Amino acid sequence: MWLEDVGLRYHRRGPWVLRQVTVRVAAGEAVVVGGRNGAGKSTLLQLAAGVLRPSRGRVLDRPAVVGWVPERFPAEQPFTVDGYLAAMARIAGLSPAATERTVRRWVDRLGLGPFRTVRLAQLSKGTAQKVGLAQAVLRPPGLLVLDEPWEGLDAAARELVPQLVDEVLADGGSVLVSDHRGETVRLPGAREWLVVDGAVVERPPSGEAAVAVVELEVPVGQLPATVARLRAEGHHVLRVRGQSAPPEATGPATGPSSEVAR
Ligand SMILES: Nc1ncnc2c1ncn2[C@@H]1O[C@H](COP(=O)(O)OP(=O)(O)OP(=O)(O)O)[C@@H](O)[C@H]1O
Repeated sequence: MWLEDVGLRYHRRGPWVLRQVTVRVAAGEAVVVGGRNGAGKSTLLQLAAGVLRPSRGRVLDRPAVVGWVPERFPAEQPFTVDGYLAAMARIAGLSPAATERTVRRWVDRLGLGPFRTVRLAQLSKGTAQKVGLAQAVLRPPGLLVLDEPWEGLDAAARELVPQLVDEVLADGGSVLVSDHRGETVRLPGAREWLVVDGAVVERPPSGEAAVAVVELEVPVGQLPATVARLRAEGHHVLRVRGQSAPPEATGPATGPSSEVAR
């Protein structure tokens, strides 16, 4: 899935929260999104999940099934836990039999058994968060977006979050997780994005400071699109041969290479 030149402001004349963000997350990849309070992490996640529409730019190739877990589960709804999850399963397109089976499985897995007939508004924050997690995975998501998923969860449920992430990745899905408490360590192998001043920068993986230079041959007509894609994937395009000026080259030129990946 791609965000291409995405900008967002909440109001017509309001400040740009995100500007010209181009990022890509591939199938089977997890990304942890960091940044200070108010930097725009939730905004980025909501754009990826399709909860917000970009003010500018496009979101491309979003998987058909998106699981979205907001930072705070909206518990002010007149449903019991069972009733809510069953309704969400039906909305997600599950048959009545699959709905019953799936809801039971997630209720058991998340330890929600004692709360099945309790109304959402009467749940503690942590238990409501578990309901929020369950509704996002009733159908295996191609993209799972978790906004601060560890907030308010008990120890057992905190351990479950990385398991859910691994299961989505193993099924070929992608996962985006925001984290301002440094729980990233629970998701080894995840990429890290940092939201700073309306932009998204990728933190290089630790221990991978060494870079390699790769030369590519590209039909001239495909050059702008190829350069854009390489950059979106986090590569540094150092130099383009065979045309007068590199399209917005971002790094220092090194030797005779054309397209260069980090
Ligand atoms: N619905 C909204 N209307 C107007 N401004 C908003 C809205 N939601 C967020 N903002 C503003 O957008 C900016 C980014 O907010 P966002 O919630 O995306 O940041 P965040 O990095 O997730 O913060 P936190 O770590 O505190 O959750 C902030 O200045 C915030 O006040």
